[in-house]
Amino acid sequence: MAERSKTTDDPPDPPVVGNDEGIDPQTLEIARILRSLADEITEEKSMPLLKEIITKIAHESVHDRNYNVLTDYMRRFVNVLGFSVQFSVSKTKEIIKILLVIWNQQNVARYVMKEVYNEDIGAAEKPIDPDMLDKIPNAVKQLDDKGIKLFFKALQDGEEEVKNIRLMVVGMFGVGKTSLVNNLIKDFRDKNITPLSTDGIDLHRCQVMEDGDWCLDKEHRSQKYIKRLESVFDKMPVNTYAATASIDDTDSLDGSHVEDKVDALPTENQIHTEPVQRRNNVEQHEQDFVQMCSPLVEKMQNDTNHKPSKDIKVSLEKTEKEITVSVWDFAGQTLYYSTHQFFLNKRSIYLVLMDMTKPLDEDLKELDGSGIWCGLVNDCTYLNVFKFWLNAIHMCSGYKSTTGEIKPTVILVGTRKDKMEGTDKEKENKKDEYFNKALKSFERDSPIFKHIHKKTFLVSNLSPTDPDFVEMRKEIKCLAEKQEYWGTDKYPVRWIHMEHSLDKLRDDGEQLVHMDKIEEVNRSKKPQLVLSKQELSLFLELQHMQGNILYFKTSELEHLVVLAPQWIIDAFKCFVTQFNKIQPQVLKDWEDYEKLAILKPQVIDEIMNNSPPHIKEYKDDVIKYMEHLNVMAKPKATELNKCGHDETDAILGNNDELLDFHIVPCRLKNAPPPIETFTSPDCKRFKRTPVLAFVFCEKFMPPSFFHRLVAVCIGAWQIKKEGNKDRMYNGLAIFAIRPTYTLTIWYNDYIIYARIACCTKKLTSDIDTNLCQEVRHKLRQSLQDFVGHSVETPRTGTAFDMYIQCPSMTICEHNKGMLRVAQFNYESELDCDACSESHPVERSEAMHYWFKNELDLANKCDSDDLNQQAEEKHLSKVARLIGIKECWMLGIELKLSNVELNQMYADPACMNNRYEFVFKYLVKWRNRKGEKATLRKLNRAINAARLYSYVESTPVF
Ligand SMILES: Nc1nc2c(ncn2[C@@H]2O[C@H](COP(=O)(O)OP(=O)(O)OP(=O)(O)O)[C@@H](O)[C@H]2O)c(=O)[nH]1
Repeated sequence: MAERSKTTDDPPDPPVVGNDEGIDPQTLEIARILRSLADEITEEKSMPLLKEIITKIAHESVHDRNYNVLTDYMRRFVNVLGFSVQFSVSKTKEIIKILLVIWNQQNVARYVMKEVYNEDIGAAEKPIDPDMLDKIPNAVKQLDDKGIKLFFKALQDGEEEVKNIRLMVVGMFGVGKTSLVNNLIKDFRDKNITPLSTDGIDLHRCQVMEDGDWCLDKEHRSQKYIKRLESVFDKMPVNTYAATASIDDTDSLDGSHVEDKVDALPTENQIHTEPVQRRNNVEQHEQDFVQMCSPLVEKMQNDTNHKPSKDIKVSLEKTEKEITVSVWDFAGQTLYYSTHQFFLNKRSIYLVLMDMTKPLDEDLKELDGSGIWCGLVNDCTYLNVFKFWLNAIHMCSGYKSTTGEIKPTVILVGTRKDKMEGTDKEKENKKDEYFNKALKSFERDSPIFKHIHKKTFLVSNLSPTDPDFVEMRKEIKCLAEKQEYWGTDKYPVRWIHMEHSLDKLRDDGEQLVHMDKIEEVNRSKKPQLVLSKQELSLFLELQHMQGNILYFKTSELEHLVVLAPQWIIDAFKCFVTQFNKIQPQVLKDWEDYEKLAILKPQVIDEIMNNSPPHIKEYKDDVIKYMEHLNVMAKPKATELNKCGHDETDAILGNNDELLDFHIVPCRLKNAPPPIETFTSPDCKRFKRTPVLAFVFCEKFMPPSFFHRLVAVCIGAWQIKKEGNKDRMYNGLAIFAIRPTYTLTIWYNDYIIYARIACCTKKLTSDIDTNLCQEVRHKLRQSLQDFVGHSVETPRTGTAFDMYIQCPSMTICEHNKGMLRVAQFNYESELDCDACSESHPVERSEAMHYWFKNELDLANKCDSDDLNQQAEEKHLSKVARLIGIKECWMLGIELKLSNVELNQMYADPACMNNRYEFVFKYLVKWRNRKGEKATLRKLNRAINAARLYSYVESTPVF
């Protein structure tokens, strides 16, 4: 078998590779374990899924070595199979180790796949040419190498730029969002629509006309596709029909196949971004493509001609080529805040609206009495709402994204100009003062400022013809044009067909469709246009990333595609909207839902009966999506004493049946009674861990993160009862993770806390540290997943930091006595300044329960002889071993600034090569520190960075 060819981008030494010839006992043992698992595992879906995970990791081990894939599949294993009925804690650990060996040792990967699964995974493929990577949009770069290659293949049939403005309109309810949207969109303005309160999110797709106005897109759609196809034909070379070369996919992909006849080709009409040397190769495809598309264009033109389309044609001529706007009008009501985060992203322009007649320090009045404003249990001012939105935008805008650069995307808009006193000039000044005062509430060096566009607006929505709205549309377009994605996102024209088909399905009223249907549509096309299964999947993934559809690649949901994002919002809306007409027989259960967030099947039925047909019809899928998004979860059923499991081998509840109802955490309204009784159980009666705290950066955490975490815990452990009542409150939840063990999680502002307590009479017994590790892993992983949902390229390690509260504090106080866990890697004790007398806290005291492995690593690091200066070979070793999730954190732990790291990352050599990136900043660190750049320091920083990864780390040196 040919080994992967070495390129200059490869690390100097390959990763640990075992001996290909002899089969060592470890490999044989792994194969044996995997074979025996196949016999042991009886649950229908577990084995195929495990096989899929192993296969994927083995393939990656031998071929692309994309660390993302490893981490994703490891996560999938831990989340879906790990610690489940079939996989006890010890088995889970064993399999995790096996997966790591398969990843690290290509010979093991090959052997296991051949012997256990009868599959020859062969030799490595050629890596992608790094030059080609410059030419693809960021979203595609996040795919694995196979995905990128497929994307290139598809691009060869022609490419087009996508220019879409995602406009998010946010602010308090009643501030004037819907009125403003109506004033921006011609169709609504002409019809003089009176806004109804937005329930969820309203989404309108528009076209930008040449005069800058926005028209609803629907009627232009078929015209749009003709234009898009035509524009590609326009760009094709004159001699396209004189094509000679045939296509060799592999060669043309990596750019190594350079034709020497390129000079003969006309350059004027070339598809302008395509590398010249590929022209001959693609001509045949273009020819086929023209032939394939012509009938389609003809048909569409005929279709359009038969429509009463005179107006459409006229207006189409006026549209500015290819620019579309999707306008998202967000509801201002309390509970919707918990889902809005799913839809905010970096590729958006935001209008943040504030009512100029409401002073910033005025308290909001609860109109619907349902829930909590912005996560603040008691008072909430207009300023809090303003800060909430800017923080939410900041968090969801990929501020930790690869380039790290924040470009202004937020336009501040004051409404109710007509209700303000004074001349226009005075009103303008007041608006400026208002926003300046609001912005001053952020800290001096807050990154939030970078999001704010310098031009702000003051409008009266009652005057739709005011020039302000024309100006605002212009400004929005200008801002969009300055974004890095603008005009660079290129998509294969071939996919236009599929996009068209999706739009057609959507126009036919399909909002949620089964994969079968999409595959059927795909198959019904001319053979040359049919996308392969992988290509179709990739196409859907990218459509998802663009926010056009929702496509979750989980075993539960990958057979479904949400064509209209509004569908998911409508679905969520059903569970948070008040209904007035409830059937008498459901009234009591309804009360449980209202008061305790308990969602019984009959309440679901009632909700569905009150829901629009497009939701009601898909009841089961609605539930699946809500579960997937952690909006709701089914609690565990088994009584504590019926668990029947060895305490040392299973966290209580892993083998339980689920109850037949859900809890919807974001609906929990009751504040906990004196919180200390739960957060700080009496030390005399309970053994308790110190409090573990997840502290979010920039002092902001959307409350939905906590609600979703509660949903994850509900699915994992039994809810603790008090009599027959669940100990679930707004902002605090308690779980019985084992007989006598409770886990309490709660939050305040931007910090989530967790504490395990054990009620035992045995003086000698201590809290099980393995249990603490497992709980911590679950909490941390879930939070990282939530952050990942909303951030384009998450550097999840830095979205929050982990702290331990001073173990001597009898009563837990918010944000007091916080000791940064990573810091214990450098110091054996830290100072607590929260207790009445300042005192040191020892590393072991702080880390013993929650961070056992990390404690051992830190102690080992202190004791080993690691004083020698780090040499190049050491740096190279670290660069090779450090994973994607830890690499940024390592830089930060070595005290390199974010700016420096971003600069180094921006270097093309580093952007797609983690090894180069890490090696480069390690060299910089060593040059800066000189003799002080010791192996000990490096090891400590690695340990600190690895706190955020979920695979237990082992010493590097
Ligand atoms: N006088 C005045 N009234 C306005 C202005 N903007 C909106 N309104 C009125 O305020 C009310 C609420 O406006 P909407 O546009 O529905 O507000 P919203 O922010 O979309 O509200 P939700 O959808 O509930 O979040 C309507 O009666 C509007 O006519 C304005 O600039 N001046």
